[in-house]
Amino acid sequence: MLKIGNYEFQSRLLLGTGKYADFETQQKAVEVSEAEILTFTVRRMNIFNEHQPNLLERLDLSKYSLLPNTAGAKTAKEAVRHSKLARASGLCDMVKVEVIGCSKTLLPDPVETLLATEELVKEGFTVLPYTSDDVVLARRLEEAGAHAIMPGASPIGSGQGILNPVNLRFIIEQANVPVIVDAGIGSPADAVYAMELGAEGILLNTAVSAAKDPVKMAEAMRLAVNAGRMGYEAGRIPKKLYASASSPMEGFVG
Ligand SMILES: CC(=O)[C@@H](O)[C@H](O)COP(=O)(O)O
Repeated sequence: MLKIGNYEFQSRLLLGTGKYADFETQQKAVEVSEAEILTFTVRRMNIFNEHQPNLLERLDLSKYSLLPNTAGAKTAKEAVRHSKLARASGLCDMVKVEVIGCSKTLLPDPVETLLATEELVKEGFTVLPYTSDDVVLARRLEEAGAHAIMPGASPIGSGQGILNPVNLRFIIEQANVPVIVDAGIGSPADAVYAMELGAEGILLNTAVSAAKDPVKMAEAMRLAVNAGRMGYEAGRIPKKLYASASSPMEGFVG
């Protein structure tokens, strides 16, 4: 079970809702993923106008927890404003803080992310900041009251997978809140890897929405996240330099 603040979820796969070719594919992919948390960009939605078509309108929203993200914000102030808009619409009090500091790499601005997290925690939000895989910053975000830490595996939408497994391990080992790997996951193998490192969940979008068959990929990601978690809980064998026989011969009389 994944616990984020006061919320509990069975699924450890969080899904983005952007970049699907059409509503039908999005709907089917979300369904087979069994994700319970869906993220969407506040700035892209006209959340106060029910007549405005939006990407979430075909989904039965009573089945999901919505995680608005503050994508498009360049400062803490903007991120706080986006979050308040989302909460005022009555959707959810969880928010993914995303304050981008570089338009080419889409890497987060660490200072503004921390400031936004501090402010939103004070305002009573359940706060999930998207961060780089910086170990010290992850600790500072937790100290600021973040309810989960979401380090990127690699740049958003790049599909490069996990670039720095050592940093992710350090972050996971020191964290007392769930670590959810967010962004850059390209394939089910990446998701398994992150979960085997001990991540409590994965947030991904492009790997599913831009796959040749998004629905099949959504299912593959569900299985990968579950397999990775099971593997982590089961405990992998230590790596050894030399062979050790699978059928030991000690005590064998022959
Ligand atoms: C939807 C969302 O929140 C993205 O900004 C997120 O970071 C996913 O990134 P990928 O598209 O690389 O999975």
